[in-house]
Amino acid sequence: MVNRPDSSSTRSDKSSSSTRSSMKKNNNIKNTFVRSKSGNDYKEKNGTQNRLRNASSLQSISKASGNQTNRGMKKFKSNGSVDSTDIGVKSSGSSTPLEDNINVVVRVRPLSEKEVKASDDSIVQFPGNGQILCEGQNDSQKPKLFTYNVVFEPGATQEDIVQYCGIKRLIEMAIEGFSSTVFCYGQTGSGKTHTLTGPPQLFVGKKPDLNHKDHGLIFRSFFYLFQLLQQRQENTQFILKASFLEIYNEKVIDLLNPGAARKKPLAVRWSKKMRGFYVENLFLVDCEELDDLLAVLEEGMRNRAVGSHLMNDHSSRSHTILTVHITSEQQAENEKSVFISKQGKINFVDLAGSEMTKKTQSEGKTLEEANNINKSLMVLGYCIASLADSKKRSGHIPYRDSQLTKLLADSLAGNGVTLMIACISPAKSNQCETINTLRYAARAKKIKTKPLIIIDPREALILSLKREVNALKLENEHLKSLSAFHMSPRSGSAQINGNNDRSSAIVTPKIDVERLAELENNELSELVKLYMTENQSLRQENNELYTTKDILLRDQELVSRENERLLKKLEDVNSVCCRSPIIPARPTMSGDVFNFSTNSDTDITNSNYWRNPLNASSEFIDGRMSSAENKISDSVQKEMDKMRISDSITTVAGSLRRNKSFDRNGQPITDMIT
Ligand SMILES: Nc1ncnc2c1ncn2[C@@H]1O[C@H](COP(=O)(O)OP(=O)(O)OP(=O)(O)O)[C@@H](O)[C@H]1O
Repeated sequence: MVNRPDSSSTRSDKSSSSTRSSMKKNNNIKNTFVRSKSGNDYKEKNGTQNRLRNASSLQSISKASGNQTNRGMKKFKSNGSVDSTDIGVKSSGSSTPLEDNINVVVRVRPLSEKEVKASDDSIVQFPGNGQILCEGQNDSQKPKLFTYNVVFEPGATQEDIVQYCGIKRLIEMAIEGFSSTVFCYGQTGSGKTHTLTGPPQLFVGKKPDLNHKDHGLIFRSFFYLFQLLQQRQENTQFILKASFLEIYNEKVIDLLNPGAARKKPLAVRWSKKMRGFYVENLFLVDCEELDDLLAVLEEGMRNRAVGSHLMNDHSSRSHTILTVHITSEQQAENEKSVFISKQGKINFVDLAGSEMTKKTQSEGKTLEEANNINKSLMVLGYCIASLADSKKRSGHIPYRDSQLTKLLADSLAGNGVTLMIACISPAKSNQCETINTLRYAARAKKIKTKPLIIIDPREALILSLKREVNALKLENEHLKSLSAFHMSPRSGSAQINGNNDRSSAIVTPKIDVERLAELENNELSELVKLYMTENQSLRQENNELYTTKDILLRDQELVSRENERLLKKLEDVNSVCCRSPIIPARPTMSGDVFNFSTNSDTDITNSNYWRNPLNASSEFIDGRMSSAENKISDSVQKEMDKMRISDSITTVAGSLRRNKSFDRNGQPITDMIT
């Protein structure tokens, strides 16, 4: 009934048991389906029974599937995250988006009574591995083989579709913040509406049977969605809103508010901010309970345009898009006080069927509808063909040529995850359309999309600013400690204190970030401004600290140069003193001095060394050389040397001016100090 590629891999017991257990857990979810938004109130008490039935049908499918692969099944890990070995739709996460192909499955409807009566035989075969073999149109043509993610044979039930087509994965991704789309494509009467919603008769009458086996993918997806929300509600808050529209003769009509919209169709506009098309003034219904979503489905189904022609008594004459917007608010991983809100959505698109007007014998209104349907499907076909061609992909894609392609643009080539269900008839009389659909689907399978999570840009900005502020604060601390290290105690303290004063002057935003999600637009803007101001202030302060650091390094450089200069001067003075009988020779800072002082054989009182009674430098020299414990740091020592030497020189010069000096030979010295 269901065949997919990779038939060698079998469905794991682990995954089936985890799915069963997740279903068991959800027996406790709220089961009273009370119509709150539309006219027909009803209650359903045996929702539990319904879910148990789902569980048992899942088991029977796993047996029936035998050794077939389970690529269409979503698998939960124990932590509730999603196993990405699924149908090839990979969750990219917000940081590393991955490109992936659109997933395409094919559903073959059973031969209708009419076709059986007319001995209109089946022309398709199912070799397995997601393949479908279609007979050639005449004897000379070879059969054509196509491969897809999954092929559903005519015996597949509505429950099989929901289990294996990959919709569960799309729902999970929508909850995680991705934009997901499932659309049904195929000729008129091929089973698109049957697959998505079930027969329209299900929604007629006052008390729809919730347990009906024919309920389609949308109905079953809503149950699954609520199961997941129930599981995840502990640490995340969800807000659900739904809209339902149809595109009828290129006009967009709100199916939840059809009266007003029929008079004036809604406009499709481009949003610069979201970089996508949207429908202006579309009615969005808050859906707190499962029955609210079901009510939206019923209301829309009742209001959509349906007509009849030779090939389908209940033919959809419009394309419909039912969208469930899922906003989630979750605590940020590393920032417990911040809540991140993500906005995911899932679109269910039921396309009107392509039709050969000759075959359907459409005329008048039905003909006009058919022409519009075919035109918009043709544009969709162009878009798909261009997107599937790697050379044309970066060129112009004619999304703007129809309302349908404008609204599907994001799903086909944007940041979403897309699933296409191609519906075909097995009958020989539809062979041409069947091959067209299979080709169309094969082309769509080549399209790659890049799923991305959409986070509220303002909240993302606040989060990144907050992170930046923290990083700047750390940098600030580091710079301050560096400055303190480089500064001399006296000059440094003044500057550091100065900086501290500035820091304390910064007004940190006093906003309760836990309330972030509840804040109004202007409050959020205010918060962004405050963070930006703090950020700016920290940057400024850090720049100043960098400047201070540079100044300190330059000062240090100057001081060491000055020391060098002084040492040189000292040596010069020393050499002069050696020649003078009245000025004691000053030792240099070289090793010779130390050798001189420590050498016991050397007598410092020898006749060549004369102590000048006018200054105390000899004591200083002695003290300096003899007491290692009292040794002062070199820089301070040099500074003191400098002062003493200049004192000593001044004194000597004064004494020379007062008393005439004489050289060793008894000649007066007059030009010694100039
Ligand atoms: N898998 C199926 N099992 C049983 N009946 C089916 C199946 N698929 C389609 N049918 C029946 O075939 C008929 C046509 O199906 P449906 O209206 O869903 O086609 P459609 O592709 O939506 O057509 P249109 O494009 O004209 O709206 C309906 O009577 C429907 O109940």
